[in-house]
Amino acid sequence: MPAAALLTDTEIDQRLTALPDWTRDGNAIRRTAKAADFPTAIRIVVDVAEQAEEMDHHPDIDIRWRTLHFTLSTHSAGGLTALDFELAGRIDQVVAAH
Ligand SMILES: C[C@H](O)[C@H](O)[C@H]1CNC2=NC(N)=NC(=O)C2=N1
Repeated sequence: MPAAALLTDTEIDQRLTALPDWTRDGNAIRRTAKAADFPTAIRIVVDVAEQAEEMDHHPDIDIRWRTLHFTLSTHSAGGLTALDFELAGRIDQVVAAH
């Protein structure tokens, strides 16, 4: 995969309008998802892991019982790139499927 370019603030704002569950926090975007129960939360994490491996782009995930906190940033670029928004969309699809 080619090196991802940092997005400008304007590009980030535009992309966030298409992802209403995500908010910006400095060099990252975040969303929280509440699953029906703990096993479902873990299944979401497993499915997100599959997407992350396919993209070779990985989220930070905080698991609190049935609540998941996802934080996305492109560490190698030092900020937000198109990869983070692609992964955010995939995470939304996984969450919606559970
Ligand atoms: C070698 C491999 O491509 C890199 O370590 C990848 C893996 N996953 C990654 N995930 C994220 N979020 N940021 C990165 O910079 C990153 N780098």
